[in-house]
Amino acid sequence: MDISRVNTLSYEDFVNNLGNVVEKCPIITAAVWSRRPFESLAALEAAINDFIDALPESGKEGILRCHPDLAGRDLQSGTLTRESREEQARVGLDTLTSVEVSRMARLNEEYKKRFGFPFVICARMNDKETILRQLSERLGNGLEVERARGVEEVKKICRLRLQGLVRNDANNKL
Ligand SMILES: NC(=O)N[C@H]1NC(=O)NC1=O
Repeated sequence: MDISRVNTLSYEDFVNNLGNVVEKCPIITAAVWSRRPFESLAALEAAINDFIDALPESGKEGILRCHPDLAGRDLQSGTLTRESREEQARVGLDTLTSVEVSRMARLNEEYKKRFGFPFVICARMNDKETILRQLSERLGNGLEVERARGVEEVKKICRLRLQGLVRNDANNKL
C-alpha cells in the first residue's frame, strides 16, 4: 500500500490496517486519521509521534504498559500480537535457554517494580545479547530518563512496523 492509498482509507480500514503500529494502542491510529491527507510516510509517522509527544506523562506510561514483556509469559503462552511475536522471534527470543529465560524474567520483574511499566526496546534493532545488556544497564536510570527512553523505543518499533505496511515512495523518487 502506498501513502495515497492510505489517504483514501475509511477510518475503519485505517485502524484495521495500521491499528497496531503502536502496540495495542489503536486509539493513536484512530486519532491521527483526522490529520490526513498525509504527504508521505514520514508525515504519517510524524503525526503519530506528535500525538505521543503531546500526551501527559501518565499517557506515555500507559503506552509503555501496553507492551508485553520480551521473552515473557505472552511469548510462552502464544498470546502475543502477530507483530510482537515476529519481532521477538526474529532476534531469537523464542529460543532462549531456560537459564536465559529466567534471567530475562528476573530483570523484567525488577524493572517493572522499579518503574511501574515494562522495559521496552526495539527488538529488531538489537540482538538478545544487547537486549539483556540494555535491560541491566537501564535498570540503573531514573524514572524520567527511562520513561523518555521507552517512548523513543516505541517510536522506533512504530517506524519499522509502518515501513512494513506502507511503501516509502520518497525513496523511489530519488
Ligand atoms: N517489551 C518490549 O520491548 N516489547 C516490544 N519490543 C519489540 O520490538 N516488540 C515488542 O513487542
